[in-house]
Amino acid sequence: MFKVTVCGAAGGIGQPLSLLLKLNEDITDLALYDLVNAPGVAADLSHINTPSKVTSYLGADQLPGALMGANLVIIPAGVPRKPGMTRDDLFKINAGIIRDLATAAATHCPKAFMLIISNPVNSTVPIVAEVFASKGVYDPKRIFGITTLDVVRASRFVTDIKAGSVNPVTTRVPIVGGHSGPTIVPLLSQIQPHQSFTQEEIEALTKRIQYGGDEVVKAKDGAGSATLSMAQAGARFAKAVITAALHGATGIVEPTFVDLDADATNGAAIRAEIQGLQHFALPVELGKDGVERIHSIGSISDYEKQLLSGAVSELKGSIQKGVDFVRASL
Ligand SMILES: NC(=O)C1=CN([C@@H]2O[C@H](COP(=O)(O)OP(=O)(O)OC[C@H]3O[C@@H](n4cnc5c(N)ncnc54)[C@H](O)[C@@H]3O)[C@@H](O)[C@H]2O)C=CC1
Ligand SMILES: O=C([O-])CC(=O)C(=O)O
Repeated sequence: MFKVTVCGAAGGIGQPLSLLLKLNEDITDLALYDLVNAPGVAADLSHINTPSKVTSYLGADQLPGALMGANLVIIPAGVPRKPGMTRDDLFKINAGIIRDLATAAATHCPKAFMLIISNPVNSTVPIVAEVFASKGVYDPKRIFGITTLDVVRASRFVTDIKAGSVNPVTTRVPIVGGHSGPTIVPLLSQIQPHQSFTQEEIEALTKRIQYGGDEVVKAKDGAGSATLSMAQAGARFAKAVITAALHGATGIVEPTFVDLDADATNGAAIRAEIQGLQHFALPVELGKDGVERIHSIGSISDYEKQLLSGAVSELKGSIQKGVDFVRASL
């Protein structure tokens, strides 16, 4: 049995994400929760001939039923950006939505893996952590900010400039930091398989990866931000967590924004390198209880060191903003 609950399942990300989760045969129960349209999305998906049973939950009164018994909760609920906005501009609406969903999850499924998509991820993940801590059920190994879209984009954008010589499916660029412009730090010096770039290529690629979200916001021209690529990235990350948890598979590594206390062995040394930040995105090895091991930053170029220092100063404020928001409302 493996129950997955999608909060915000009728939205731009929620619908294609729920479709991709319906195709994951490890999932036995797929619970779709939203304030609108959840029954229609669930009825539609329930006709697909894969093992999971699809159920729908509409409105706050039905949230406990959606969460009860969930092994994994994935959250794309909240508002997306319009042109001219930063992800942080979404805080004033999305912070309260995430706090309330986290409060319900801490009550009804405190041991579930919590996968957070809603922006600003650099603040919403600390919000979930703080809510779980305030309820006495916090396990840092089980709460993740999804930064997979940055990794997905990086693999694709490298292919765009190295046409013919790079496979976008197998190319991997570790991305560390957070999920907003300057906090997104691609480590092109650690790309696998190895590739050489000119400094000009490195700077252009870095900028494109950092502002990939803006490309989509601009092209959608007021109709929202990335939804389809995000759904694919979210389903990929959920599959990694589920596969590691259910099948004890080892060696599954994905970058994700986590609390460094999740790794009792490496966490403290990593924190010392990033001015003591509590949360940071790094490649994480997944296991049956969630975070198994957080990889250290490793050796990086001078240019990457410079990017990292900018990311750390911005992240400090975003993380604290999330923590303060929860503490102020307790
Ligand atoms: N982590 C990442 O890489 C990415 C994050 N995002 C973020 O994902 C979020 C969702 O984006 P979209 O799906 O495009 O937005 P959307 O507006 O299309 O869908 C959001 C859904 O959330 C629902 N919702 C709102 N309040 C809710 C609540 N209290 N409980 C349950 N459901 C609620 C809405 O009814 C709607 O169906 C945004 O914050 C966006 O910035 C988007 C792309 C990438
Ligand atoms: O750009 C946005 O607002 C949505 C997002 O996080 C992304 O596409 O990376």
